[in-house]
Amino acid sequence: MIQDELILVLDFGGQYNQLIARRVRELNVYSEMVPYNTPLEEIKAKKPKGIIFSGGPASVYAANAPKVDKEIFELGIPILGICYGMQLIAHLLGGEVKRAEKREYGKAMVEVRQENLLFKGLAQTQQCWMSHGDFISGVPEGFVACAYTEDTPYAAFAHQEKKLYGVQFHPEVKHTHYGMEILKNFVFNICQCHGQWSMGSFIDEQVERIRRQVGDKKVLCALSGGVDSSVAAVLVHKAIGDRLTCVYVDHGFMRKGESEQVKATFSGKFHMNLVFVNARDRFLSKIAGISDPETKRKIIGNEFIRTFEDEAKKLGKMDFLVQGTLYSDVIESGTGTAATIKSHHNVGGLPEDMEFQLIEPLRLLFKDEVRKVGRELGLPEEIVTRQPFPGPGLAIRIIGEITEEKLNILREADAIVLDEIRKAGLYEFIWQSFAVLPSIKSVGVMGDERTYAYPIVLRAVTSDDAMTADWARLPYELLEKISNRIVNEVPQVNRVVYDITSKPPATIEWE
Ligand SMILES: Nc1ncnc2c1ncn2[C@@H]1O[C@H](COP(=O)(O)OP(=O)(O)OP(=O)(O)O)[C@@H](O)[C@H]1O
Ligand SMILES: O=c1[nH]c(=O)c2[nH+]cn([C@@H]3O[C@H](COP(=O)(O)O)[C@@H](O)[C@H]3O)c2[nH]1
Ligand SMILES: NC(=O)CC[C@H](N)C(=O)O
Ligand SMILES: [Mg+2]
Repeated sequence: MIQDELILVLDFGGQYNQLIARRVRELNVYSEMVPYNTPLEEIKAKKPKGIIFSGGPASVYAANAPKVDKEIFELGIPILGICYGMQLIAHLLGGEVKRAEKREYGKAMVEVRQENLLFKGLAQTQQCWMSHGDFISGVPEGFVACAYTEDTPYAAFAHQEKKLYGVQFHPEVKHTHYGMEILKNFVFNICQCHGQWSMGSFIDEQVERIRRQVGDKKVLCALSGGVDSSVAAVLVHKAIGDRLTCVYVDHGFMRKGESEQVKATFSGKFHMNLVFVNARDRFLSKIAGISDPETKRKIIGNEFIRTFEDEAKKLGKMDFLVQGTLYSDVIESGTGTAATIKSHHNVGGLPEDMEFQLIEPLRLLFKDEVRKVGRELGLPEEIVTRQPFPGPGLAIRIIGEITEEKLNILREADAIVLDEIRKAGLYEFIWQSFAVLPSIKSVGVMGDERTYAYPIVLRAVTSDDAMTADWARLPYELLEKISNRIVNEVPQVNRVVYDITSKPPATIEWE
């Protein structure tokens, strides 16, 4: 077993919980998140060196609050509770948690009153990020208070002999100045990890796991030419070689010249079995007349799988399907504890009667981690730095009903956006830049004549992992150039607007 050191995160349900696991991985210790109600036997079998209870929206004193088996505290494994996780430790071991009169959201200054292993070597006063409405008003027996804020008497506590720790603030977010150091102290000083894990060992471990899972069977890979599926394909190819066949589906919602470009890149550089499917008619006929975003996503997710099944039949029996699914796709599609923001076609959009077993080696990672894996695997920079493009493609960038006419308009406008962003040398610095076509028209005047035509929305955002994003501060000259070119070169467009909303509250895509 290569991942011999594991920090297990128990998920009590917040949008950003997975950040905890990735911060631990940044410390070169493998970490993964599992649901809070994972049976104790399963937890023990994973032999974690430490366990972290995440934050969550519930209140521990509520009737159906998520809980854990109290026996977990007797395993001798160090535990760190964060926010809800800390409150849960207090509640289960006989402390007291109450609704606070003054809730704490955002920045707070924490005073460390007792230096212990968790705060070892850190400043006495530290900026932390808080997000809670409940507070611990009494600690369980044997626990000592280690830190406080103006409004919270127990901003951190510890039971050193039992190796149980809790922090009311969030060490996983960047705004907590010593967050990484606190996690470092927990992982290395308290859990005694050594930190030998790396993306390289992740690759070895996944290769081994895929070999075991697949045996001598054959595998299909959904390859879009994007970063995630390219990395997944190379990883699986490393594991099982020619028993892998990659299938690229042109559903008619691809960008201008995209299919030709993917063909050129992949047929040349990759020595893998590759099949290109022209499925434009079947997708277009299924999507005709549909305007609800979630319905579109589900239809597309469904049709992708039906297309892969048809290809699999031609190639002989295929039991497995590889997808480049990432953690952000999973969490946005909704989990037991987190809300559905949108159903990603490859997760929430899958049909219930799908027979493939999924292989998703990147399912626990974020995009920037996947890029690291890609570089480690030797993928060309041109693929590793590609801006993401959603599987449903232009279908979720045409707001409302999709027609061939609208697809053509959007394709042309989008090509101009990308062309200008590239020429400005900004492509690699921007997370995504693209055009959106809303199904509305407005009045304009061109060549002394009245026009009544579509607007194009320009969207460009910066981000590390798609969980949060900010609108890119593009130079005015560039905005002007893009606007001029779109209005002059794309018939049926007479206006260009720039979307200046961050995520949250908006999302990156419009549907
Ligand atoms: N046109 C396509 N043909 C085949 N498979 C696809 C296609 N589009 C998406 N997929 C599958 O769906 C998965 C999710 O799509 P997604 O866009 O998130 O990832 P990607 O295209 O691999 O990478 P990127 O995020 O860089 O675009 C892909 O990893 C791939 O397995
Ligand atoms: O493969 C995909 N299938 C989908 O159904 C899907 N929806 C959104 N995205 C991409 O995910 C990231 C986050 O998008 P949002 O901020 O719009 O939710 C952004 O990078 C989006 O482009 C998708 N990718
Ligand atoms: N972020 C959290 O974990 C919040 C915990 C709990 N729901 C509170 O409001 O105090
Ligand atoms: Mg993609």
